[in-house]
Amino acid sequence: MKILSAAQIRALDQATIQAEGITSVELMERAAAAFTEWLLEKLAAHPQREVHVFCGPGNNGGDGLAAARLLHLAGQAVRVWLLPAARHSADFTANHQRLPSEVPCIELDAYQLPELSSSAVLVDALFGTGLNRPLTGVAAAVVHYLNNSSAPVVAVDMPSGLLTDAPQPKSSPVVCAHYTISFELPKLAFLLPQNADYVGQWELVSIGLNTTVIHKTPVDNYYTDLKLLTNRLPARQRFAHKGTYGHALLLGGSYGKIGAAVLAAQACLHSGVGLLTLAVPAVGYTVAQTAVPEAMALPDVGQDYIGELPNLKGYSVVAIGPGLGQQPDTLRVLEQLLRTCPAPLVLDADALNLLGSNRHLLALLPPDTILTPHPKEFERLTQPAHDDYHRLELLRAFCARHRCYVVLKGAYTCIGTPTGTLYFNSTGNPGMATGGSGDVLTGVVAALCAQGLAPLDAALLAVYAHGRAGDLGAQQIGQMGLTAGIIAAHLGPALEELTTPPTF
Ligand SMILES: NC(=O)C1=CN([C@@H]2O[C@H](COP(=O)(O)OP(=O)(O)OC[C@H]3O[C@@H](n4cnc5c(N)ncnc54)[C@H](O)[C@@H]3O)[C@@H](O)[C@H]2O)[C@@H](O)CC1
Ligand SMILES: Nc1ncnc2c1ncn2[C@@H]1O[C@H](COP(=O)(O)OP(=O)(O)O)[C@@H](O)[C@H]1O
Ligand SMILES: [K+]
Repeated sequence: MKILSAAQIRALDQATIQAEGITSVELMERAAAAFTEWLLEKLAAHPQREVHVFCGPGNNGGDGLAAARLLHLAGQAVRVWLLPAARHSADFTANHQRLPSEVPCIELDAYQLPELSSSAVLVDALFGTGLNRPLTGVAAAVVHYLNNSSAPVVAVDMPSGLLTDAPQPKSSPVVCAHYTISFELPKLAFLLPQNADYVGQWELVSIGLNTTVIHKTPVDNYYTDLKLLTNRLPARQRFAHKGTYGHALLLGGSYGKIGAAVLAAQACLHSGVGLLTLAVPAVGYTVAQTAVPEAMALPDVGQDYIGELPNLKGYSVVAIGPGLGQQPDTLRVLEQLLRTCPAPLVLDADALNLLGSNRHLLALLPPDTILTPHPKEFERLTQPAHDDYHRLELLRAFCARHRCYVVLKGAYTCIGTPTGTLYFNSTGNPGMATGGSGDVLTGVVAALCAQGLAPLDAALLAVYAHGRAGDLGAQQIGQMGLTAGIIAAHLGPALEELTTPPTF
């Protein structure tokens, strides 16, 4: 799915109106109907709750007014509160006039805001994508009032006060919604941790915006859904043999952290690799042979950490990092690897930390290398970010400069590419915030590279499948019970869902 800017959304609304020969009020009616349907479904179990719709002066307020009418027609008790304003949008006015007289509609007074019971449901239709400056005055007072209420808040399209695709000044008032019901496409603001308290749980409802225009709109940001991943992962071939699916070399582990290498190895094997060699320090040799008998184990000369680069001939991908440690000898191995690696390269964990503390080595990164940092590791490679938007700028700049792919991990993991396009992942859950789940991801990326996938496809598919495996695991044992090993065990079904079926 494409992620459009506020200006692009406006243009898309207009283009839809033109292409379909409808009026903007008719498009607003679609938006209000989709929102109302969602809300009525939620209210089905609590029909006696009164809905209070807080409307601003623009089209977001117009959506609120139209939704209030539709809720009333559906038999729902509803009240409208209007933000005082000098001017209103034409579609606001049209829907204001259409509001049945039985629906109470009262202008808000900043000094006398209504007292609401906690059984009420509050709809925030103050401002949407048209917001262009921080809220002040009565609007700010209403935001504080909504945020201090004990009743649930449902935002129409955007929580009011939140910008669609840029940071707002710190301490500017923003509604903290429990739910945000947004139209058609996800907004960049929804995907960033700093906005979590404002957006709450977000859902998309379709209002039939023009697909041809969406298709033609050039964007920098995508939200990775199943559709975007179609036809990227070929099915296994009937006459395949283990040589068909590549040979991965995985370097990792140090005293006390052999488990990280083992988890990456298990994930790699669960992701379709043909052959896997696991290079570990001598202390990990027996562990590796026992825990992952499917992999060939290569003991290093170093007892507790890796100190020598193995012969790299014959491998289809090299991945290094999980549990690696940061010993000087290991740093030399990494430098030699960067200088000589003939195969695609995947860097994670301590391999990234070593790069971060030896930045001159970044110049040696082979083009198309895949790096998988979490935000702290990324910061060590670049600089601290002022906020999540700045971090995305740093990500774009880093990928362009080093011609590499960076998988910036978290909820909505963001994959940066050398061309500047960012891909935000849609799978995964907070149960995955547990030690070792990143190591599992490294194994999946390595396996897909070994099978010959281009770096972008390998990163996109691996991140999606890893999150999906986490979701499947959590379905079985809950988010609290999730472990990295369980994520690895669910990779098979997750990848199966992504596999292109043979053409008929
Ligand atoms: N035809 C359309 O364009 C559609 C628009 N829709 C709704 O319309 C919304 C966008 O509507 P608008 O563009 O009218 O904008 P908003 O309703 O978000 O804001 C209204 C106006 O308030 C003013 N404003 C901006 N920031 C302000 C601030 N801090 N304090 C006071 N006033 C401020 C601006 O002039 C803005 O145009 C969407 O979020 C969505 O809810 C939907 O009905 C779908 C169709
Ligand atoms: N709240 C979350 N929602 C979705 N995915 C998450 C969440 N928290 C963590 N993850 C995923 O789990 C993995 C954690 O990786 P990382 O921080 O490197 O852990 P570790 O170093 O313990 O292996 C990443 O792939 C990340 O995207
Ligand atoms: K809103």
